[in-house]
Amino acid sequence: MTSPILENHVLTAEQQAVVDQPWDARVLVTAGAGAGKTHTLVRRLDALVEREELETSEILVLSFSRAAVRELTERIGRRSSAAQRVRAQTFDAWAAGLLNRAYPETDWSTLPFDRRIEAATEAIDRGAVEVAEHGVPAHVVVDEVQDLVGARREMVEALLDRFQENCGFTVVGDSAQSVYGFQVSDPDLRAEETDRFRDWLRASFGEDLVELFLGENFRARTEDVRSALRFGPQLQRLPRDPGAAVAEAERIHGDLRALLLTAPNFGSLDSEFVQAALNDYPGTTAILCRDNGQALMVSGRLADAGVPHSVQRSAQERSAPVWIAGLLASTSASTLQQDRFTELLGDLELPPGSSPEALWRSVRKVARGARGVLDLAALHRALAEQRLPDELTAPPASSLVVSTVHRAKGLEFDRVLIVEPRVLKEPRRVAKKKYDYDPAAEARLLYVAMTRARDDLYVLDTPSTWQVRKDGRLDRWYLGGRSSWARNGIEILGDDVSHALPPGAEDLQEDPVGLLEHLRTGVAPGTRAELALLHGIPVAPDQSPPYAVTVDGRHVAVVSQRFRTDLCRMLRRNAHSEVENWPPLITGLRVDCVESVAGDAAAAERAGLDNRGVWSAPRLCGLGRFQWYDGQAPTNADTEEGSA
Ligand SMILES: Nc1ncnc2c1ncn2[C@@H]1O[C@H](COP(=O)(O)OP(=O)(O)OP(=O)(O)O)[C@@H](O)[C@H]1O
Repeated sequence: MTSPILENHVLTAEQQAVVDQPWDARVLVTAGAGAGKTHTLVRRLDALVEREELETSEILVLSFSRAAVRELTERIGRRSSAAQRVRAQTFDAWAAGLLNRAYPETDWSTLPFDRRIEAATEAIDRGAVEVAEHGVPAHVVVDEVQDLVGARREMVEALLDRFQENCGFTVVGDSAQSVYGFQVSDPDLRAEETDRFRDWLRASFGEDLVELFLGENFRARTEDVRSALRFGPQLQRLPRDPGAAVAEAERIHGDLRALLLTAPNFGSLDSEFVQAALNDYPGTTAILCRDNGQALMVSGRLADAGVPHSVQRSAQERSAPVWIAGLLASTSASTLQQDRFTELLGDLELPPGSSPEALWRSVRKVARGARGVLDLAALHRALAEQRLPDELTAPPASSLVVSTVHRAKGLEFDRVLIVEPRVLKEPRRVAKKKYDYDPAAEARLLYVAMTRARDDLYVLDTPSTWQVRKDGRLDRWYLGGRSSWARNGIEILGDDVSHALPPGAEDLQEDPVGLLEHLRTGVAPGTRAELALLHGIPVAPDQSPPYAVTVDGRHVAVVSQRFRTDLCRMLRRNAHSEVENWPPLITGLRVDCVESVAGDAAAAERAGLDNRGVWSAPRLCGLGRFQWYDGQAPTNADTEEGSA
């Protein structure tokens, strides 16, 4: 993806007006898709760090997207040392950092994300920012405020409220793009959240709030992709009355859908011609799906056809780059000077486009030793506690991305293929005052999807997904069958590979040192992976027996306890029944990336690794298929589908 952030455009007068606001102004910027909101924010930051008044204070940037944070940090890092006072983090990372600094004796990593955000809000109210942070921020910047709802909204409100005397802010958003359904599950609460943060700003800051608008669109380079833009103002002005809003949203959704269906059809992913068209395109392409079930099917088809691609991760999924484990394992020193750090990196493979200088700045954020050194024990802790800076854990850019529309928010691509959207039927009342879907959210979702393209928009045939269903209890997709109890496969999640046990643990036969070397140098993203049952004896009544992760026929890791528990729950017909047969093999998986892991140092030593308890492990993705041996009678596989 080309970065909207690293470019240096001539700003429009509207954009310049945002950049030029005083540092202590309270600024709300509203604009449609592709109007350059994020770009203008970055330019505002450039201007803010130059202000003499802010010489010693910090500018805090909060965002949903780790990719945005990484690019911001990269851009800012190239500038003067003054730019180092800008702290760009996702909401979740900032909340976790505040809690860890303010209350280091508590293990915050075990709390669910939302609970951590709530705890951070309470901590702000109790004065934790003043005590634990590097002083009160002089300016707070927030991107995509239309999605700031629920616990995250309350946290930002608490922050702006507490420091309203001495802190300016710049917040940008577009209510036509608010697609935050995943953050608030109750549809009624969701409707109440729309525009709530904006209303709070207006009520709290009154005439002090500077409201600015950006009118142009810079993303869409062709008439075809511009045509969806006119629906932005209509979505921004949905009636407040719920009944009227439903009717208007249904009309907009119908019109957007009709417009999309006038776009050329890209064809079916099964066609060799279509596969070649995806492989050979020189620019960036996104395939946008309605949900993760669809994304899993599309990604599986592409993998079968050998089309390289990546699946867009959720903002919360973090993966430590493999060079961190390499660095920690390459020295027994407890601290490093920058020269030595750079020298050690010379032997390691670094992410494309990164420089040792930028990596040094990033790791020092979490492992700053005295007198300018890097504290390796602190780096180890940050790796173990998943506290590495966002810019280090963002996945690398890929030229073909499969994503849900939710996860494509804020991104842009030369070409966008949208899986044909469904027809909205009359919203169905499923419980008192509750509907099975929200027409306004559906319309906004389609608008977001259709405004991601720079040059071309296509419709993609809907892949057959009747077998792919979601297990709500486990929050996992699975491969079903004709009968409701059939289970023929399971979605693999980012943390399904054990981080507790190193390669060579369990009864894996291979030399762990050789395995690690193979993982670091010989396993590329997209490589096929399988799970092989190690033995048939469950370790605990609520867990499956262990599975080895095999890549290129070698056992490179074992699955996590969470995977074994979920597999057991998925294969049990009911809470009291036992699983008689475990699938001997689970195929159809791929390596998303190889990542750094900090696990149990004693387990590493037992496995023959002398590396401070850090190693590399594959991160897997895909929808696994259960493979049964001939003659084996699975208790809950739909044999027709399951034996495929
Ligand atoms: N003044 C400008 N001149 C030319 N191109 C610009 C200008 N401002 C922004 N752009 C480009 O327009 C595109 C969209 O910018 P950006 O991603 O910041 O928009 P956005 O408003 O945040 O979009 P969205 O809300 O749809 O995610 C980017 O490619 C960016 O580089």
